Amino acid sequence: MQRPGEGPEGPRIDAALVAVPPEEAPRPTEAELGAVEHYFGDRAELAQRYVGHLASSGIERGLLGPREIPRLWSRHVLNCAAVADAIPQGALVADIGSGAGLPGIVLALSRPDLMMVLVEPLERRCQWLDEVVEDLGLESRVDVVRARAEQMVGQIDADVVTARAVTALRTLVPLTLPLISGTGELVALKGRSAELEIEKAQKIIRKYKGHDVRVETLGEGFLEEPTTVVRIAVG
Ligand SMILES: C[S@@+](CC[C@H](N)C(=O)[O-])C[C@H]1O[C@@H](n2cnc3c(N)ncnc32)[C@H](O)[C@@H]1O
Repeated sequence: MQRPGEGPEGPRIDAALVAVPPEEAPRPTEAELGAVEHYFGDRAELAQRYVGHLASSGIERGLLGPREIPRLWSRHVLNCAAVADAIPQGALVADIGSGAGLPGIVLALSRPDLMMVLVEPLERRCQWLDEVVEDLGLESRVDVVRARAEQMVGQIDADVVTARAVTALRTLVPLTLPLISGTGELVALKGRSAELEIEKAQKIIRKYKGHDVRVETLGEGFLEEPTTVVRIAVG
C-alpha cells in the first residue's frame, strides 16, 4: 500500500514535503515526557524549538535525513540529553563533530551551567549551528568553531570532550584527548560496539595517557533505550 508522502517506489525525499514548520515538529510521546522534564525542566519549550529547527531547516539543509523526523526526540535529543549526567558542574565542554548540535546544543539546553564549544569543519553545518544558537538565545555560552578537532590542539583546554558518531574510538582518541591539557574526560557516545572499540584502541589510549576507561549506560529509568558512552579520563 502506498502511504501518504510516498511515491510508487517508496518514500519521496522532497524538500516541500519534509519542511516541517517548527510548530508542527514532533512532540515527545507520553512515555518520553518524564525524561524531557528531567533533562530540560523549564527549558523544555526551548528543546521543542530546537526539534522544530531539526525537523525543518535541519532536514532541508541536509544535516539529518528526513526519515529521522519521527525519532528526533528518542534517537537524537533524549539519547544526547542523557550525557548531561556524566558532566561536572560548570564544565567547559568541547563537542567534536557536532553536526546538527548533537550532543552539543542538547547539552547546552539541558545544562545552563555549561560552556560549550561546538567544533565542526563543514561550513554549512556551522552556519546552521550559528543560526540555531542565536535563535535559542545560547550565544553567551555556546561558541561554534569551524575547524577539525586536530586544528584545535592548544586552542582549547576542555574539561570534557564529547563526540557522537564521528569515528571509531581508536581514531577518536588522538583527536580528542589532546584537547584536555589538565584533568578531564572524553565522553564518547557509542553503541553496542563500545567494548570492542575499547579493545582495538588500547594501545592508542595508553599513548595519549588515557586511564579509567569504562563503558557506562546513562539515562536508565528515564529512557526506553539508555545511552551507552565510553568514558576515558586524562590527567
Ligand atoms: C556522522 S556526523 C555526526 C554529527 C553529530 N555528532 C550527530 O551525532 O548527529 C560526523 C560529524 O563529524 C564531523 N567531523 C568529521 N571529522 C572531524 C574532525 N576531524 N574534527 C571535527 N569534526 C569532524 C563531520 O563534519 C560531521 O559533521
